Amino acid sequence: MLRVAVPNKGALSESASAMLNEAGYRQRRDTRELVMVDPDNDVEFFFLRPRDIAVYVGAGTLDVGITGRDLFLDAQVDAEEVLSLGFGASTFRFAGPVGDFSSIDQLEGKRLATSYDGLLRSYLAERGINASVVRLDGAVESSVRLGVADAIADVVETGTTLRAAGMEIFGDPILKSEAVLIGRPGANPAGVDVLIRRLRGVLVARQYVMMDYDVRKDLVEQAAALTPGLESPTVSPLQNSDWVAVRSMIKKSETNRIMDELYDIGARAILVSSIHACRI
Ligand SMILES: Nc1ncnc2c1ncn2[C@@H]1O[C@H](COP(=O)(O)OP(=O)(O)OP(=O)(O)O)[C@@H](O)[C@H]1O
Ligand SMILES: O=P(O)(O)OC[C@H]1O[C@H](OP(=O)(O)OP(=O)(O)O)[C@H](O)[C@@H]1O
Ligand SMILES: [Mg+2]
Repeated sequence: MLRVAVPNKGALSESASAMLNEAGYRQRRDTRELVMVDPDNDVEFFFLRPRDIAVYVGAGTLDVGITGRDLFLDAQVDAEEVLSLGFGASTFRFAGPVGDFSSIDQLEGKRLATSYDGLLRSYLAERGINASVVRLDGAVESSVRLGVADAIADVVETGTTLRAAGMEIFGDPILKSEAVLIGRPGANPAGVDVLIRRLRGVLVARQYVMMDYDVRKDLVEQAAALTPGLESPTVSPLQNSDWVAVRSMIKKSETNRIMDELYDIGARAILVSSIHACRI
């Protein structure tokens, strides 16, 4: 039975369960359930703290798990990213009191508070910056005001928490994070290929739409160049032999631009529909 770790609380928990559910797996009904078997799919789900998930997968006691890229890299375990899952996006950044810092060179000799000390120490070491790292469990934004640090390195999503604490970001992002599926390098446990294919299907269904339109036969090459699809668009004959119908998958985010450009070259009856599920 495939053993899968899923965040039990926090920023990634709901979206991770929703994605697995959309991929056809049973998910827990009660947030207090810690283990759940999905007998139809031969998968066992373990609901764990996202920070601990990398530890279990790294130790090989669980086959794969969903966690944040930042938490995974911070844990420094023997595992690898298998698939990016397209939710839980955040950046990991330096921040300091407004006006105090403008570049990371100014961090030399300073005290830096963070909950991600593994990640921060490797970043500083790679750049030869000597700063002392103060490891805190959370609410890191308060550490400077309370006198235990000069600056922080923390997760920033909207920036609201930083602003409220009178701080601002500086320097380039240390890391761009999102939820990822992690596994053991070289391992291929039974059922993992199906899990990955299903999750990819959910990603595609979320990111793509199906576009249909009619276009004059002599314009089909021009139109198809705008909608190349994943392999190649489907072109079908119409009753009126001067026209054809075209069907192709396109990125949801590009829908309106493509519709406008198709219309401009003469395509008509342009229809967009969502993809409920797919295997690519
Ligand atoms: N607004 C956000 N706040 C915190 N984490 C976020 C946010 N958006 C995305 N994430 C991601 O969620 C993960 C952190 O999850 P979570 O907040 O559950 O962990 P935690 O901070 O260790 O736990 P807790 O806050 O419950 O003590 C990281 O991968 C982080 O990048
Ligand atoms: O940029 P924002 O949208 O404000 O989000 C970022 C904040 O959210 C997280 O805190 P969380 O709620 O997980 O609390 P914690 O610091 O105790 O982990 C993170 O550590 C930041 O403090
Ligand atoms: Mg948190």
